[in-house]
Parts: sequence; C-alpha cells; structure tokens
Amino acid sequence: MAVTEFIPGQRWISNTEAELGLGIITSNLDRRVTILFPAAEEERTYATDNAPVSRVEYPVGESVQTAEGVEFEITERLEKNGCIIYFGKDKEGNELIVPELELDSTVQFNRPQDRLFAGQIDKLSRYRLRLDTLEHHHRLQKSPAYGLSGGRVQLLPHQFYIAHEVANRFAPRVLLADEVGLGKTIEAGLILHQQLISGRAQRVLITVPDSLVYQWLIEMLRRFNLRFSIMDELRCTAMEMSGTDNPFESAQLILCTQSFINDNAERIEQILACQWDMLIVDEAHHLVWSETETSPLYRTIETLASNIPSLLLLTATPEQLGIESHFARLRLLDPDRYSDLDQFREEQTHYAEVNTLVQKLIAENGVSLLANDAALQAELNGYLGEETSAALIESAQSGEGDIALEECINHLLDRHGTGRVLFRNTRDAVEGFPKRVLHTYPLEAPLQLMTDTAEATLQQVLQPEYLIGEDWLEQDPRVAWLDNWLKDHRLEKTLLICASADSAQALEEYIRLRKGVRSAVFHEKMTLINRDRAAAYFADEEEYAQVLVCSEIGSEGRNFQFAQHLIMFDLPLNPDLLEQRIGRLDRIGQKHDVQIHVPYYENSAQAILLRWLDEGINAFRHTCPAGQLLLNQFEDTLTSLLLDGADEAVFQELITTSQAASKEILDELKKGRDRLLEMSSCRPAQAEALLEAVTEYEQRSQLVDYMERVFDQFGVDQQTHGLHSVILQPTDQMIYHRFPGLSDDGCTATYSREEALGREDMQFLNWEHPMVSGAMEMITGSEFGNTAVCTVKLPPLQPGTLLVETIFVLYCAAPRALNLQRYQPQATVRVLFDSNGNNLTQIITSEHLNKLGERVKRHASQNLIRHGREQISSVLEKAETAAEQQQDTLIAAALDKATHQLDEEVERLQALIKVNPSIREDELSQLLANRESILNHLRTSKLKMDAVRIAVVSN
Ligand SMILES: Nc1ncnc2c1ncn2[C@@H]1O[C@H](COP(=O)(O)OP(=O)(O)OP(=O)(O)O)[C@@H](O)[C@H]1O
Repeated sequence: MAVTEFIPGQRWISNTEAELGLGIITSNLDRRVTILFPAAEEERTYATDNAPVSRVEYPVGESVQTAEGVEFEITERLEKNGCIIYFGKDKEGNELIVPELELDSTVQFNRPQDRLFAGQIDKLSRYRLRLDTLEHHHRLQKSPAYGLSGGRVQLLPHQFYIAHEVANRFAPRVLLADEVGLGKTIEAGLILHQQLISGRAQRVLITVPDSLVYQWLIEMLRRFNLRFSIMDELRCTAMEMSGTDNPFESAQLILCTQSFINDNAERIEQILACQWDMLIVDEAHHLVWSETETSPLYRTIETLASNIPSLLLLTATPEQLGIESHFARLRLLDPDRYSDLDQFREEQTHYAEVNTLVQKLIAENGVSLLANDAALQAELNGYLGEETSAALIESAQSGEGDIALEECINHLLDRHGTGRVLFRNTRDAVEGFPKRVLHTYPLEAPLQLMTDTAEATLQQVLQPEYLIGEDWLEQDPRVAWLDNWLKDHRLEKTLLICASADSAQALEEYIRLRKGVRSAVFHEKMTLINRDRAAAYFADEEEYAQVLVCSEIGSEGRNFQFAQHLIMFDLPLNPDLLEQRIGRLDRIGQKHDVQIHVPYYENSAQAILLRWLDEGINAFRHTCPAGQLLLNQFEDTLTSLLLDGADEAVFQELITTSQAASKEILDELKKGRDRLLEMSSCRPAQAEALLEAVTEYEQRSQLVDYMERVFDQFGVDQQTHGLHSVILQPTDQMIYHRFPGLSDDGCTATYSREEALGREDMQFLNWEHPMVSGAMEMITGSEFGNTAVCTVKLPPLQPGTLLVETIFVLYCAAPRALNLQRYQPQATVRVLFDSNGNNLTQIITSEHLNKLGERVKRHASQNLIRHGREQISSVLEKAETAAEQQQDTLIAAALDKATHQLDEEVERLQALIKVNPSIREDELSQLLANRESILNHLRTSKLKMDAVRIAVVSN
C-alpha cells in the first residue's frame, strides 16, 4: 500500500479488530501510521506498508450517522485533500454537510455487504467454513438426537429411551426409578444436558445426600461438561460476608447436600428468591411421608418442588419406605393427579387388566386377534375409544398388521401405563449384567452370646458387636474371619459394609493398625472431603486400599464397580437396603461376577435372617422387587424369630410361605404394573432407532474434518496424538484471545466415544462439546467469513464478468428454547447472479466455486470491490429480490412442518389426558402456548443475507 494513501482525518477500519469501530488517522510519519478509535478509546500504530486496515468510504444513497447521532442519507460526496465531505438530508429533510471526521465512530460492519464495501474481505477458507457451519448447525438442530449425544457415556438403549422421552417435554416432572446401578444419574445428566443445550433450562439445582455430592460434581463435569458449584453453609456465609446478597444467585448450576437445605428456612427462602428451571433430587426414597407424619426433608423438597417448573426425582427403591412414601413422591411431581392415597392404591390394581390385553397383543397371534377377535376388539374400544380402535382394526385387516399392532400397544402403554411420570428399568430387561454369587461362612458364636440374649434388642441381635461389648474387636469371630479372608485375598479389592458408622470406624482402625491391612473407611460422620479421599484411595489403580469399610448409609449411591468382592459384615432387615448394598458393585461397568461374602454366627438371628433373605425371598442372587411388600407381610414373624430364637417348625413355615408369597407377588407384578412399567420405560424399537439417530448424528469423520479447519482458522495448534486423538494448544496466533472450552494449558482430546470412555484424561470431542458448539456460535454469531473474493476460470463466461454469490438464512428473533431451525426445510438459500443480471444459481454451484475459485490478494480484492461497487450493489439488490421470492415458500414449508408435528403432539396429549390422569393440565397448556409462539415466530421470519462471495471470471 502506498504510504501517501494515509491522510490524517480519513476514516479507516481495522481488519483484525473490527470491534474497535471506525478509526481516524491521526498521523502518518516515518512509515508509521497512527489511528485513533474513539468508540473504543484505543489507539493503534502500524507500519504503513502492511497495516491491517481498510479505508471506509460511504456511497451516495447510504444512510449513516454523525457523531452526534443524527442519521442522514448521503446525497453527494466531495473529496478534498484526500478526505471526503458528505452532503445529505436527515429524516426531517434538513440538509447536512458532514466531513468524514465527524462521522459516528461506533459503527460496526457486520452485514456482509457493508463489510465487503468497507474492504473487509475474508479468506476463501473462512467463507467455506462459515457455510459448512450453517449446514452442520441446521442438521444438528433437526436431529432427534439433538442434545443427547454430547455425554461421555456408552449408548445404552434404556437410558437414551428415557432421556429422549423426558427431555422433549416442557418442564418435565418425572421419577427415575431404574433398579440400582442402571444409571439414573446418567439418565438425569442426559435430560439435563438436553434441556440446557436446547435452552429450555438455564438454572438448575441438584440436591443429594452428603456422601454423593462430589460424585455428582465429578460425573456432571467429566461426563457432560457441566460445571456445578457446590453451595454449603461455609460458602454461603463467606459470600455474604463479601457482599453477595443471595449466594444462590451466584451460579446457574448449583449442587448442594440435602442436609444443608433440610428444614433450613433462611436458605430455602434464598433459593426460592432465584428463578430455577429444574430441580433434581437424588436418593429420593429419603423423602419420608405418611398420612399422619411428614419428614422435614419431604416438606423442604415439597416447597421447592411446588416452585420449580421441572423436577427429576431419582430412587432405585421407590417403595423402600412403603407405598405411602411412593405415593407421596409422585405427589411431589403432580399434586393434582396424586391427591388421594386410597384411589392410588385402587388404581394400582387395574394395571393387571391392561397388561393382560397387551400380553395378548404381543403374543404370536396378536395381529390376527386384533383383526378378528371380537372380544378383544370390544375391550380395545373400551380403552382407546371407538375411533382409534376402529382405525387400528381396519389397518390390521387390510394387511398392515404389524404396524397397527405396534401402534395399538403404544397407545395402550401411553394412555393406560405409568410411563408419563414413572420410569423403571429392571436388570431382567437390560442385558449384560454379571452374575451374583453368594458365599456364606458359618462361625461359632462368641461365648457371651451363647448364654443370655433374652433382653437383646433387634439392633443388637443383628449387629452383635453391640452385645459383645467394648472389646468386641478381639472377641468377635467375624473379625478374626475377616483378617484371614483378607490375607487370602491380598490383591483383591473388597468392599465391606456394616450397618453402623461406629462399627465401621472401629473395625477399620483395628484391621489397619493391628493387622496391617491397607484399608480405608467411609461413613456419614466423616467430612465429605475425607470420604472422597477414602473412595479415591480405594479406587486408585496402583496405590490402593485393599478394603474399604463402609457404613450402610455412607456408601449409598456410590460407584464401586471396579471391585468384585462384597463382604456383608451384618445383614439389613430390609431387602431394599440389601439391594442398595449389592448395587455398589453390581452396576453398569462391572466386568466380573459379583462375589458376596456373608460371615455369620451359627444358630443366631443372623443365620435366620440370612436364610430368609436367601432361601425365603431370593434377595442375594437376584434383585428382589417384591422386597418391601414381603417384609411388610412377614416382618412380625421374622422379628419374633430373630429375637426369640428359631423354632425350626415356625421357621420352615416362614420360609415356605415367603417363597410362595414371593412367587405370587412377582407373578402379580409381572402381570401388572411392573410389566407395563418395564415396557413403557424402554420400547426397544424406538430406543434402537434413537441410537441409530445418535450414531448418524455423530458423523465422526465429518467432525474431524470440520474441527481441523476450525482449529486451523482460529490459530489453535493441533498435533496428532493417536488414531482418533489430538493434542490442542492455544497459540499466540489465535484470532481471538480465547478459544471456547480450551484452557491455557491446552488439552488432549479424542473424537472416539470408545476411547473417551476409557480415557477420562481426554476431552471427548463431539458436536455438542463446548469447544465445538462454542466455535460454531462464534462463527455464525459474528461476521467471520461472511465476505470473500476469488477468481475462477469458467471458459463459457466472458473474462472480467463478476459473479455474485449470496447466501441467505431464514432469520427470526425467537427464544432459543423454541428451536425453530428444526422446522426450517433448509439451512440456507443461495442465489448467484452475474454482473449482467443473469440468475446462474442452478448453473454455477457452490462446489464449482469451491473447486475452481482461486485466491486474490487482499489489496487486489479491495480494489476490485471499490471499482465494481456500483455493479455489485445492483446485483445484490437483484439477489435480495430473488431470495425474497423464496421467502414465503420457505416460511410456508416451515409452518407446515411445525403445524403438522405440533398438532400431532397436541392431539396425542389431548387423547391421553382423556384417559390417563398422569398428564398434567399445565403440560397441555404449555404445549399449546409453545405451538402458538413457534408458529407466530415462524410467520415473522425473514431471509437475511448472511454471506457474499464475489468471483471474477479470469482467462
Ligand atoms: N451409559 C453409561 N456409560 C458409561 N457408564 C455408565 C453409563 N450408565 C451408567 N454408567 C456408570 O454406571 C454406574 C452406575 O450409574 P449411576 O450412578 O447413574 O446409577 P444409579 O442408577 O444412579 O445408581 P444408584 O441406584 O446406586 O444410585 C456409574 O459408575 C456410572 O458412571
């Protein structure tokens, strides 16, 4: 660039820092030019021969503003001493004379045409990246897997089915009740992630038992890239002392323990003062409720639940505290629907009838029954109404039996199942779990216990260390047995659970200090940090504790599936607690059979309980969904046997009747609610289709290609690390100071889900990772790559012809949560005209230009644009007109798709509401309101020019 071109008073704009606004040349001395940017109050000095700036000259007809904010349209321009004087008229028709020095400095050149004429021309590679970004963005938003594929998790059908079912609702309120260890935390994470990504939720509160707070923190971060802030009394007080009014306002995602908020009026008030979108409560079986008494924790959660739109309750053992508490948790989800306990009890009995019908349809001759069996058809009428069932029967009769059958079952499950509020997958339905093997070790009872235990309490007989007295560690044969067992299994990680924290503490101290065992302890009386330290020591792969001694409640919900041995130092009376214990090891990720070891005294209460749990109700080797019901039924007989000693005949009778009752209840559950529940918790065909959509959505090779270009353009250094992984490092050449999701130290990242599952030290790069979505947002939300100039050799065209390619997007200022893109038929509208006004859109494609287009140096491009400005402007006008002609068709197509989909959803919900009381009225009104809002916004969409590429035909 010639030195003389910079003249003080001229207006220029920075090519690399457009956000500085319009600059003024203040000096041009010694081959250095200084530019003041008044809007940003910044000054820059550049070498005159390579200053990254462009001259700004407005053409006649353009509307601009003076520094005082007066808008005027330019009618004439005059150049004087290298600077321009603009003449124009303001809105009132007053004439103005404005030297360019007095123009508004805050202008931003974001529109592609403005940038183009301001000489801000991007590289061709950036232009192409912008267009690809728009396409990817649109494809992702339209996919049914949108929001669900970002987690570092295995693609398990039962989890994705639930997540998809729930995440697509507005303000979902559900109870996630999969059996222990099937991944409720992951399901909640998937739902949460989807709601956050789609903009349906922004502020989330998770509350969990003390022992799980860090586990949740880590799971959310490493699996879903969600960074929660832990809030506790100390942190709140510290924040308040440093001037924060309400500590809960300080973050969007907050995690706290249930003990912290329990009955804590002041903190609850602060929580309620914030606007939350979602509340997640883990181990929700702690929320105790009966018709006569409500626990403080229940009341606390009830207060929050009635103020927060979306609610996820998680428990593996929903009926652990009885049907009342189960009912009460459902009541938290929907107080209107669950208002009467007796009615609820009654309803439970009807599930069997629906299930019988479903089972008939599932049977081999289901299609023929549907088509021909008058009795079944009459029954169907009763459940689905005349219209629906007639249509189904007719399609079954006209050869579309399989489709009709599937639809019929779906309708029945939808309308008469429990699936709307309650999801429960069982191990029987989810494959791939290892076996459970029980080892029992009869021991001789210590002398004290052989004599007088008549006055003993139930707790004492079940935890006999309380009977033995202070020196139990020396006297208790279970301790000696443990010592020997650990010696024989030195290399095996073992989890030991006993009921009480005190016993756990004493036992661990004893085996560590007296017996030299590498051990750690974990119970509710420890600080959270120490608990997590102990768990980490146990989990360590090299320097690990051989045994982790846990109390009952302390270990609830924890992940210890890397261990294979579980010692039950005592046994809980409640089979659900037994299941919780086994569930620490028997969880997703367990690679071996689970070995359960139970040392017990012969002829003691423990021996009785062991046999009842094993022989009577088969609770060790298999999950026992009937556990609570069986305990209710037999608790009196069982406890009197435990306290008074075994009368063999009575005991045998107990075992036999328990077996029979267990079988009966299981059969009943299979016939009724549980079978329906299981079917509506995961419909395999839909789950499979969803996982296919997730795999399709992932398109790993496209992502690799896309991100390589992104990193390259943004100046992030990438080195190949492995077959699917890269090392990413920020550099001094980055075009912005920071790259989203990339820390100053850089990171290693893999594109492979399989590798990411095994290598937690690596980031899992997928379309929803913050680095990828952040980069996409940076590109589409800014002017990045929205102008380009190239030359092309296209022999039939006259050399010198200008080709103007314009890209439009259908734009609408709507809340993100409405996700309007999914209804739009295409990502962009492309129009291409030559300078003679010929529409060549169909003849010269983007691919042609991408392939044949050759780079033009910046200075030459700027000159070209300056000289061709008039021609280009008139072509751009034509392009806008041509695009506008498509606008109505596009909007109509979007409206059509949205109406079709939303009407279907509304109809489904309306039909459901008539027969299934689990649908909340507000769900329907919310859906209707959203439908309205989506359609209204779509109607106001406008095509907006997003990018321009000028190609000059060369010879
Ligand atoms: N899809 C998945 N991919 C990888 N790991 C998973 C997946 N689902 C679950 N896991 C792992 O399996 C274990 C059990 O999952 P999770 O803690 O979510 O189960 P849960 O049902 O909440 O258990 P609990 O009933 O004990 O509370 C965890 O270690 C979790 O990380």
